[in-house]
Amino acid sequence: MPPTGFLGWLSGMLDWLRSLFFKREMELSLVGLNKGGKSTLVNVLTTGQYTEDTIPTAIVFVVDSADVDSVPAAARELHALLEKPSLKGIPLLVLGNKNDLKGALGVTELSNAMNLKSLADREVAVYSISCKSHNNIDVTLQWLTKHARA
Ligand SMILES: Nc1nc2c(ncn2[C@@H]2O[C@H](COP(=O)(O)OP(=O)(O)OP(=O)(O)O)[C@@H](O)[C@H]2O)c(=O)[nH]1
Repeated sequence: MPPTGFLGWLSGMLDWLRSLFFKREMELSLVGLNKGGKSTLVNVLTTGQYTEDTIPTAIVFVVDSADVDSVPAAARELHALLEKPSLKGIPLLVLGNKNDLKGALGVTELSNAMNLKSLADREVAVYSISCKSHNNIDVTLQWLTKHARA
């Protein structure tokens, strides 16, 4: 049942403000230390729902596959990230972006360079994509849709 009285008025006001917000376009960097409430804020701003814990459904790790020298650092960051207990078992999609550029690593090369075979107990997928030429954006969207909450 929708709230009535003052709460109803407040809820209507927030819906109206939210609709104004979504009429605009912006690039927003939301920063803050761990556990400050960034994910919760995004939920409240976008859906109006407060959720106690935001459990991630999928991790997407983007790598510049044409910048071969940066791949070992990317691999280290990824493996360190996956150590976090809160990310245990969460499916992982590694995207080797910029495959429109000469010398970009393919899926097998990227998987090897990032030691993805060593990742156990989670679903791992790797796609070679290009945001620029829209290559494999369709399969990326399919993967995201498959792993989104209903
Ligand atoms: N050739 C090519 N360039 C791309 C592609 N995707 C992104 N770029 C370029 O790579 C640069 C970095 O892209 P961003 O989207 O800003 O990367 P980011 O990860 O958000 O970077 P930070 O804000 O520094 O964390 C930009 O100049 C993009 O235009 C691609 O598929 N191919």
